[in-house]
Amino acid sequence: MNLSYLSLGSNMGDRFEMLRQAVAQLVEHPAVTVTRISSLYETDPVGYTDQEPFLNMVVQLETELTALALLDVCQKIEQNLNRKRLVRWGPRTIDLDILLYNQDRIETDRLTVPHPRMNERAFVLIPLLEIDPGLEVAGTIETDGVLLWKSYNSLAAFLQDVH
Ligand SMILES: Nc1ncnc2c1ncn2[C@@H]1O[C@H](COP(=O)(O)OP(=O)(O)OP(=O)(O)O)[C@@H](O)[C@H]1O
Ligand SMILES: Nc1nc2c(c(=O)[nH]1)N=C(CO)CN2
Repeated sequence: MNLSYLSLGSNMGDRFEMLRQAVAQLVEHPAVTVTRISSLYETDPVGYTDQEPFLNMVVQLETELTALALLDVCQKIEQNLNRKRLVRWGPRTIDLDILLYNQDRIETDRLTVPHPRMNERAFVLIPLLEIDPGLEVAGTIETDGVLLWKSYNSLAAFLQDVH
């Protein structure tokens, strides 16, 4: 079994609903078990800053899938939730990135793991360390604005919440 962490973000439409549906689709996937979810964080946009604030979260999962097959699952969920890629680092209904996959280092055209920009992103590191405080991450956390938004005591409570 493989242990992986995904970063999820949304800054278009009903951001909460996008995250909830993305996590629900991971939960429903037969080869994926979602084992932990972070709080939801409302964050200032990083990179391309002239856009709406994001809601970000991180999930931990176990899977039989290879990292590339997991990327396929993430991209399918993005398509299901009507993701349109217009501007690099620009607005999106939903973004799912693979942060870590076991301790593996992967460098292919489609996939780089650990995610090459994760250590610069407080919107990734803060929820990641919330769900796994013992995780060793190198580098500095930049001071992009992060505001605690809402936390859940269980995955079921998150999936059942009526927004
Ligand atoms: N660890 C990874 N997780 C998700 N996608 C990745 C990863 N490494 C490489 N990619 C590739 O990155 C491509 C572009 O992804 P995307 O458009 O989501 O980038 P972005 O979210 O705008 O920027 P960033 O990569 O900085 O988060 C994807 O098509 C995918 O093949
Ligand atoms: N706050 C925040 N900023 C971003 C995000 C994101 O998820 N949250 N995703 C980006 C593209 O990967 C670019 N900038």
